[in-house]
Amino acid sequence: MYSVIANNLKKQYGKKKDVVTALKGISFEVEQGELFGIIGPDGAGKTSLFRILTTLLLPDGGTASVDGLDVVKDFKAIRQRVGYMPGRFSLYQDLTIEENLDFFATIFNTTVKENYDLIKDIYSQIEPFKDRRAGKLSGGMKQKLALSCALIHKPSVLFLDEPTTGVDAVSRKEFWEMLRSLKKQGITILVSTPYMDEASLCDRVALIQNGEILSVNSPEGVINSFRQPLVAVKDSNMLQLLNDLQNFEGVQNAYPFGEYHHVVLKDGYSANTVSDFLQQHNYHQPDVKTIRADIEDCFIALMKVSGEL
Ligand SMILES: Nc1ncnc2c1ncn2[C@@H]1O[C@H](COP(=O)(O)OP(=O)(O)OP(=O)(O)O)[C@@H](O)[C@H]1O
Repeated sequence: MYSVIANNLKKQYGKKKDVVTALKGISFEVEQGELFGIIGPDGAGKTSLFRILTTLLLPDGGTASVDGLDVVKDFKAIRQRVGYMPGRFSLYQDLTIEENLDFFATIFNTTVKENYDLIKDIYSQIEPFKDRRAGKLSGGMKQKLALSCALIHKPSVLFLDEPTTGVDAVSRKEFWEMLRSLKKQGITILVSTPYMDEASLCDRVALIQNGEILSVNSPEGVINSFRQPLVAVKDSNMLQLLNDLQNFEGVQNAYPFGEYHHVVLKDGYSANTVSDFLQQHNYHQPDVKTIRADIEDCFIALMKVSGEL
């Protein structure tokens, strides 16, 4: 059975001339127990989608269900079953860690003691500071508290809206480890992120752009669908190199990627043809190598096809 089904969901804000279309007909399904990523840049529609699925916002069109319940008709029942960690910090800054957790337990008619097992691994890391006010916590600690609060009523589906935005690299890594261990407990998790590299940590991902889904696939499936030749190129003047590469007829797309430029080639072109082109343009020993696409290359290619890059 699917935990979450979105069927042609639409959402607009504003009226007439000022209308913004946030969701243009989004459809996907999430399996029970799946860790499902919604990957997309700012403004893609991730928050609108999560707010509809958690019954905080009404769709203008389409239907959606969570745990078999309709997001419009059965909103009360859904609220008991979902955990939601919004993008912006949602806790009470003047309450302590312990008070925040107690508060969220109370509004769901439960106690921290009753569901302690579920949050133990996460909460125990901040419990030594339980008398500290939420407003005085580091980003990583706030994130752990927010996740504990979203879990305290034992939800069957957890929605996490950009939980790792603005969080340091170590805390990001720890957070994903926490999600993998929650998944083992059978919770379905939908997590949105603007970081393309986090896609590889999900079971499946949906790439969302401008209110539309460009692809739903496993991380391996996304990578395997990349078919064009791809090379990495480096030289001393990277800016000039990028300009020159973009003028080469064999190049479909070229973009900076770490200390290299990644260059997607048209069929029939290769690292050798790129080297020849560069040597004709006075590059003496350009570093050009054939590489395998990673998930970021795949997403950049999908966005280019949809006309966004
Ligand atoms: N209340 C609102 N009124 C008007 N426009 C809105 C409103 N909420 C969102 N939008 C617009 O709808 C589009 C989708 O926004 P949404 O917040 O759903 O995207 P997002 O992917 O979560 O991005 P972000 O991370 O920037 O919040 C954006 O163009 C945004 O400006």
